[in-house]
Amino acid sequence: MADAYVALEDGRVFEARSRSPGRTRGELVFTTAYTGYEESLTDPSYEEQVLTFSYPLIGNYGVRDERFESDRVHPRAAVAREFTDDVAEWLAGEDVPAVDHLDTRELVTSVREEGAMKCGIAAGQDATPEAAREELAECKGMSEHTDIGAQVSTPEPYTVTGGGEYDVALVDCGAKGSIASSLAERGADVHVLPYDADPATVADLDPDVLFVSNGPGDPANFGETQSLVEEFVGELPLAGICLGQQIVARAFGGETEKMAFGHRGVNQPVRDLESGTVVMTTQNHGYSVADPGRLDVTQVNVNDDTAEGLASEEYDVVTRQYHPEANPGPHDSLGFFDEVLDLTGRSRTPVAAD
Ligand SMILES: NC(=O)CC[C@H](N)C(=O)O
Repeated sequence: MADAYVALEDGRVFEARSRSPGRTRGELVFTTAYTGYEESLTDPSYEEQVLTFSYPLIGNYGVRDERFESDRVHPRAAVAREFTDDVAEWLAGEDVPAVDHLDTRELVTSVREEGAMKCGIAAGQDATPEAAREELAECKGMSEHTDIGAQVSTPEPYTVTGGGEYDVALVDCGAKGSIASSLAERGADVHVLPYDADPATVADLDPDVLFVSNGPGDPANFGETQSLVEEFVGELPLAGICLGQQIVARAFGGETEKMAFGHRGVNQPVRDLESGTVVMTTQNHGYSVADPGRLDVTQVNVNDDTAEGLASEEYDVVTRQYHPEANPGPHDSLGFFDEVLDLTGRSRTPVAAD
């Protein structure tokens, strides 16, 4: 008998099995990634979303905290055809509801046809369809989470040391841990700053690069970060990943827009417009850059032509919409971090290949 319910914005209620009890709500999205559940579940970009895995069995190589991208689980809830006990116990310990034994193929098809939608979840002994519908009724759209930066950013600055060859100021809008470690591996000291850091703090650090991280929600709700970037246009080399690309584009007069259901997975093909090379990339975004402003589009998604890379030689900018840090996913685009440090114009100690 069902002891969990998922109520969708289109009126349907799916019956499911509770693997971690609780009531919650969020924007229902799906990832097609077949590995990387620990990295995805700890990626702050999923804050306020309910993450559905389209791959049917999630948890088959256990749960190890060395693979976590932050110190907690960020999606409001997790949905799969089947979770292993390891994953269910981890999510229960984190008080994050999880449900399985439902038709995730049907759920994912609905999101593909109707777009990302609000959902409400009730799981556990006393769960009812009504409770799931009540949660749904309280669910806000992503763009209504106007303070989402404060939910995920570091409250205090800290430094990840990497040898001091470079100083990178990383604005934490919900940064995955492996962005700082990818830069530190290449010799940079990474000064992680809150999303609303003062321009004076950045000026005092006198970094070689100002780098804007990934993060959750609508880039239009990161006005403080955008203003910070605007202060340093033409003054410092600028870089960004995912939400970071979107914020940097907006700072250069560009526009972002919500996508129907977004890109989430580890095999999104991206073409570099100069070389013609196609690489497989890890992605997790529901917004895209519709107009790059004064930046140039350098890479596009092969499936839908959306902007995957932006740059400016005049202003020393390089950004990616996907996740070159590759946790999870293919390592094809790790060279992005070399490109970022090359913006400083200084020669570097090369990083040995894996
Ligand atoms: N991974 C990210 O940084 C996501 C960016 C933004 N929140 C989006 O959904 O498009």
